[in-house]
Amino acid sequence: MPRKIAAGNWKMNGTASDLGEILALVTDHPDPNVDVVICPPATLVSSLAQMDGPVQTGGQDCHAAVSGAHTGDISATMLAAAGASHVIVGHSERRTDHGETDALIASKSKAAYDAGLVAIICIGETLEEREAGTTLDVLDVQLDGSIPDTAHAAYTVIAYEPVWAIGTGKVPTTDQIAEVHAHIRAKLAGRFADGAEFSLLYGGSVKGSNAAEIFEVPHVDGALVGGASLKAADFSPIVSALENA
Ligand SMILES: O=C[C@H](O)COP(=O)(O)O
Repeated sequence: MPRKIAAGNWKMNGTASDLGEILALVTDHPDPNVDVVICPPATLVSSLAQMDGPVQTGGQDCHAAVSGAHTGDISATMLAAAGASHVIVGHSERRTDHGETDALIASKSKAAYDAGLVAIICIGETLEEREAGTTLDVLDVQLDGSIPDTAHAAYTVIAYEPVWAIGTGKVPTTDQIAEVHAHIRAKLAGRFADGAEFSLLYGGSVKGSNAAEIFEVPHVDGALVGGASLKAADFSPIVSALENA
């Protein structure tokens, strides 16, 4: 069975004073069957990782190299040394803001594996691609290009995030999510011996009010949550919905 994962991506939000939010989550969610992962800004990775409790720590990006002359970047090795267990790679905001390609994302994923981190590999179509009817084709290209051949389920999570649903309040229908997740599952099962075990997350305007119905969709093993992960009062109902799914 794929692991259930509730991952929060704080993006470029939060300072040390916001880590108290995590303590509230720890108190509320001792369920060992759900992995709760918070990906704060790099400035908070070490502090979060040192906090006691079941919340795991993730980075939001890593460089493909272990070290070197790459001003402003951090490596997967550094994240692991700081106490992280996961790292997001290929988020659509990285693909857009930094021109990241599928090949680069595959390299970053390999770097994550080498450092002992779980890579949360993000894919998703734009609104134009959705409206043009090319969603599954676009996702196929991203899946083929972003996931290394060396991937296996214990160290790879796939997050499907329609770009048009991120931070917009717009959410695909459960039928649309079901179509995509079944497609991803079949594709992974066709490529990897343990393809049925990869955790598949949905991301894009997940809230406490819609989480339960999203988690009922087959092959949805959790969520990658942005805005609603910043406050325990917003994130906690999402984690609860996953615990009850
Ligand atoms: O990484 C998280 C996603 O981009 C979703 O963000 P959102 O929940 O604010 O729509």
